[in-house]
Amino acid sequence: MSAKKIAIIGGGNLGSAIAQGLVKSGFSNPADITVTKRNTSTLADLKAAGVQIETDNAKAIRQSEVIVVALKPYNVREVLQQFREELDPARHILISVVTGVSIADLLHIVPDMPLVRAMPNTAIAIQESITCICATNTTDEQIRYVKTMFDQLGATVSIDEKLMDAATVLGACGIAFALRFIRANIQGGIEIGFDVRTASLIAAQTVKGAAELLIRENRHPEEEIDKVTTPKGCTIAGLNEMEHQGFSSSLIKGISTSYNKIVKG
Ligand SMILES: NC(=O)C1=CN([C@@H]2O[C@H](COP(=O)(O)OP(=O)(O)OC[C@H]3O[C@@H](n4cnc5c(N)ncnc54)[C@H](OP(=O)(O)O)[C@@H]3O)[C@@H](O)[C@H]2O)C=CC1
Ligand SMILES: O=C(O)[C@@H]1CCC=N1
Repeated sequence: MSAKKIAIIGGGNLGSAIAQGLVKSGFSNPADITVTKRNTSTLADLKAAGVQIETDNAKAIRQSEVIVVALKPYNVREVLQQFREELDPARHILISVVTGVSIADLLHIVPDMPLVRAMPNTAIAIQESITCICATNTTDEQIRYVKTMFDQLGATVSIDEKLMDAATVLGACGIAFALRFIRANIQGGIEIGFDVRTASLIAAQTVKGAAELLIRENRHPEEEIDKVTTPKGCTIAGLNEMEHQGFSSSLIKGISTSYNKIVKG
């Protein structure tokens, strides 16, 4: 269990998910986590779990060593300005999970801070995130700490900062893309005879199995697809029809559009 106290500034969708993961994994004692937001009524479950809930960012920072900033990209600069005097480079590590705000932008507001940019996804709530990280001004011990923390909450990969926007699309937006794929499978499953609960279970477990084949066995997707596509069979018939309708192309175009939205605004 971590001895460090953690403040999560911005307890929205991602900030709350991080707090849930930290509690569930046992990485932190719930009382050592403080989550802030202005309207705290949405944080009742975390409060019931023993997490400290605050509206006062400065107070949360004063009582913590690790500061996770999970604010919206458009208000992070303004809010950071409000509490920057509380941040002490000798005491605090700042971890930003904010999309599209660079290390240089952040250091402009809080110079000299040990700073990590991290890009997790909402599966962090159940310790199944992939979290991409890059850092500056950090000691080896600080980086080890941050990596250990995110490893407890799924898997971690260290990347160059120039890939952080791409990581946002593939890993963080990717949860929504994968869920929409599963939802379409459920809709198809209902059309061919299943009730929604059974279709959901079959669709979700099938996607989990496909992902585990890649993760555990380190295989290429097409190698596994070849094992399913019986010649003249139903899989290749369905798969080819999906491709005629632009299946892979639509996903690649969607990924590219998401990326351009971050980079070009
Ligand atoms: N959602 C996701 O899957 C992912 C999100 N991200 C990034 O993480 C960041 C947060 O995203 P997300 O959680 O979805 O957004 P949310 O809007 O859900 O969370 C942001 C939270 O910040 C709070 N907030 C606003 N102003 C303040 C303030 N002055 N002090 C404290 N808290 C404040 C808001 O609550 P209130 O209004 O009550 O103060 C809100 O709940 C974004 O930069 C996003 O791009 C990155 C990866 C994945
Ligand atoms: O949609 C967004 O902008 C944020 C970033 C990644 C996931 N959600």
